[in-house]
Amino acid sequence: MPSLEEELFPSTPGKFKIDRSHAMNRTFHRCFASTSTMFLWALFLIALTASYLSFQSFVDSGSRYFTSSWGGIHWEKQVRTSAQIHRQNGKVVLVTGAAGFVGTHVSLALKKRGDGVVGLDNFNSYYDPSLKKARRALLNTHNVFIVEGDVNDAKLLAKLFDVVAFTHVMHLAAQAGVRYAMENPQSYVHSNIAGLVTLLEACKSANPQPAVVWASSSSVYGLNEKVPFSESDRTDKPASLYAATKKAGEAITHTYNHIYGLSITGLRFFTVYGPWGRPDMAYFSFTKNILQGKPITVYRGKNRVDLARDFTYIDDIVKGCVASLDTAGKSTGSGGKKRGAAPYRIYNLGNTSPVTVPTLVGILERNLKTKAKKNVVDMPGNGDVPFTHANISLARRELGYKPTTDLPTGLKKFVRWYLSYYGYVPGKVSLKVRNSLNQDSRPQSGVVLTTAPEGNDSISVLTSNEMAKGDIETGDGDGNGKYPSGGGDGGGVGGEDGEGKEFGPMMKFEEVIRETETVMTLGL
Ligand SMILES: O=C(O)[C@H]1O[C@H](OP(=O)(O)OP(=O)(O)OC[C@H]2O[C@@H](n3ccc(=O)[nH]c3=O)[C@H](O)[C@@H]2O)[C@H](O)[C@@H](O)[C@H]1O
Repeated sequence: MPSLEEELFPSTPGKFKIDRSHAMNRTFHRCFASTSTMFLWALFLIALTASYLSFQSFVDSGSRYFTSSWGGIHWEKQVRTSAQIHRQNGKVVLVTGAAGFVGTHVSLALKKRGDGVVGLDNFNSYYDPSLKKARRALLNTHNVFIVEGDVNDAKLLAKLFDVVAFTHVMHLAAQAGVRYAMENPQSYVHSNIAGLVTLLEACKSANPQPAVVWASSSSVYGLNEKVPFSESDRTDKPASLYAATKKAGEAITHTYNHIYGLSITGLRFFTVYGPWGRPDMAYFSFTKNILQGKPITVYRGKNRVDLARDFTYIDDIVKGCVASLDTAGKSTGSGGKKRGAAPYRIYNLGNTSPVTVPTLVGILERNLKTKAKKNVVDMPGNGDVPFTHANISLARRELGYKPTTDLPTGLKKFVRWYLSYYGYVPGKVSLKVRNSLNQDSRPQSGVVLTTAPEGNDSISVLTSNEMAKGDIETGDGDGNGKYPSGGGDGGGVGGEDGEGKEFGPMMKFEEVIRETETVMTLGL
């Protein structure tokens, strides 16, 4: 086989012309052939790369679709709609922990005055998720959409800030509970430390940066003995891991304020209670146990001194949260860079009127018309502090914060809500079973017991389908809904998104009967 050089420049002169033209012809064909081959290869490679990339993005979106419930055109539309402002100079607020106790109330308050609100919640099972879902159903009826996701999901947060230019973030998602920290310490690190940092990273990178208002805790005062607790007091003696993570949160938010110019407001909540509250808290679990005739454990401090808390009613807390959003100065950074000093604030939101735990029990007993079976024990070393008492001068001065609900009034509202939500009704009680429900035909998907309008001495048991049809209305702020409200936004529970997918609380028929009998005995 002649080499390429030989072919181009053959050593035999006699053949040169003929061979050369032939060779050039062949070369031309070869060149052309190799160029088209290369071209075809290039085309093939481009096509391969393109299909690989589109396959990747399909896989990405597919895996996201299957592993979490966010993303997609419909989802983005829901987020945008929920974020729409309906008043002049309204805010657009991302509320984390929106299916939580405080989060639900704050979201409703903001939405009702015309702000855009998007919720975020991971619906974890720290306490009965059906209560969280019921809160979500309530928010849905007010056109607040809750994104299901975790504050640790940086991609989700980036997406949310991409879809909506939030002016404010109300960060209420957290692992709550003082004593549970001994059982599950990592959950506190996950939510209160890692989750907070992930959220702040998203806020700092957002353009524009939102102002951040977040929930710290009265527990940061730890074992301090000076009362009332003031914001300038030391907070270096936490008594629980919960307290330590909240204290860490105050330090972490400070660095984001300092380095990136994020506007930060930390709110030290003092034992918040009220309708739609947290079942893990004492006032809630005491109510449940008292109604069920079960004993309650009442902790007692050193030297038999009663423990005391500055119990603060939810509506007062909501006013403090909203005032904090309204007075928060702007964040100054952009593109992740600080452009000037931004506000860093911390406020106590308490009631300034501590009440002992036995007094709390007494108020519940009166409202429930039942004596509690008290089991008084010395406070175990479980993270509890003996008392809390807020100095609220700073919040009063700078936020116009002025709590107006004392514990007896607030607990009365809570008890009304509790009875309504869990199916008790004031007055003479009879059980009215509607539609296909009767004692022989058990509902397949559970039933929901609601209170009847005041003056009507019956209880209705509704199926999920009936709820989906909108048979239950939520109470309004004045308790004027179809079913009596426990104040605030308490009331019946609406269906979710009109599709009737999730409702709460679901009670087994037997439970309904048993609990109803309890109420009848009480004569409530
Ligand atoms: O302000 C806060 O920063 C915190 O408030 C709340 O913590 P606490 O003030 O501890 O409320 P809570 O559990 O209702 O106990 C109340 C009292 O009942 C006593 N208590 C409790 C349970 C029990 O079985 N017996 C009992 O005597 C108990 O010893 C205590 O004296 C939030 O849960 C917490 O998430 C955080 O937000």
